Parts: sequence; structure tokens; C-alpha cells
Amino acid sequence: MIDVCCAIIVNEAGLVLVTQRSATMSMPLKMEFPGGKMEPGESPEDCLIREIKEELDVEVEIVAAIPASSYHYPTFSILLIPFVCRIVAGEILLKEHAAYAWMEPSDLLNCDWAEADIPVVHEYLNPANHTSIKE
Ligand SMILES: Nc1nc2c([nH]c(=O)n2[C@@H]2O[C@H](COP(=O)(O)OP(=O)(O)OP(=O)(O)O)[C@@H](O)[C@H]2O)c(=O)[nH]1
Repeated sequence: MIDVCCAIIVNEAGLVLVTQRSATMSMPLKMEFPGGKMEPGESPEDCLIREIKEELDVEVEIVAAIPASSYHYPTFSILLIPFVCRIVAGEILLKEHAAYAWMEPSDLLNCDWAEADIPVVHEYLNPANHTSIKE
């Protein structure tokens, strides 16, 4: 099982940042939440902040945790560990992804997601599943 942290970044208007994997990545052009694999000895929170800086060149603050969900792809399994975040410094500059979009929460389920993300979107859409970390 690969531990992967991902960021559900929300802006002041309540829109959610969705990123598109590039044509050269695995699962090309699928939509995902930015993030990546935890390194040995790294906490999920530190992983998330590092990955978002590497991928989007912004600094985020974690607002809430969403339950992790596992997903079994044909050749590997991942545990997706999502956090709701907001940007506290910087402007988005895509370093790896093909594109990004700010979406209304009600439109999220219409995206062509990496399959592991679909349960995460459902968890996000139910606020009862959010564990607040910072107001
Ligand atoms: N960052 C991120 N990765 C996801 C999501 N959903 C999902 O299935 N994944 C998968 O989890 C792994 C994340 O690893 P990564 O982002 O550090 O790795 P990577 O793109 O270099 O992938 P690679 O190891 O296939 O080259 C990838 O296999 C990716 O396809 C998601 O929402 N965000």
C-alpha cells in the first residue's frame, strides 16, 4: 500500500482546486487533487505541505482532515490521505500538472477523476466527515 497525501484546496469563494495529470504521467490527463507519496519518516501533514510547494509553488495551511480511503488499482494499491487546505502564500505555478481549475463543489462529481479520488470527493462533500484542524 502506497501512502499518498492530497490537498483539497479551497479559496475564499468556496471553490475547490482540481488539477489534471499531464500526458506523460501515469493515469494521463485524469483529474486529481495535488499531492504525492509520503517519504519515510515524514508526517502526512509535512508531506502535503512539501508536495504542494513542489507541484504548485504555493504554501498551504491545513484546515481539516478527511478520512483516508484505500483503493486497489490493477497493479498497485494506495491509501489516499486528504486534507482540506487554503493557500497562505504564493501564486499557483504548475510544475507538473497539465492544467488546473477552481470548481464549484457541486460540479466535482462530474470530473474525470483518477478512480481512487471518487470516494474522497464523496467524503469531502459531506461536512460531517471533516475533522477541523484550524479555524
Ligand atoms: N497526488 C495524487 N496522486 C493520486 C491521486 N489519486 C491517485 O490515484 N493518485 C495516485 O497516487 C500516486 C501518487 O504519487 P505521486 O503523485 O507522488 O507520483 P507520480 O505522479 O510521480 O506517479 P508515478 O509514481 O506513477 O510516476 C500516483 O500513482 C497517482 O496516480 C490524487 O488525488 N493525488
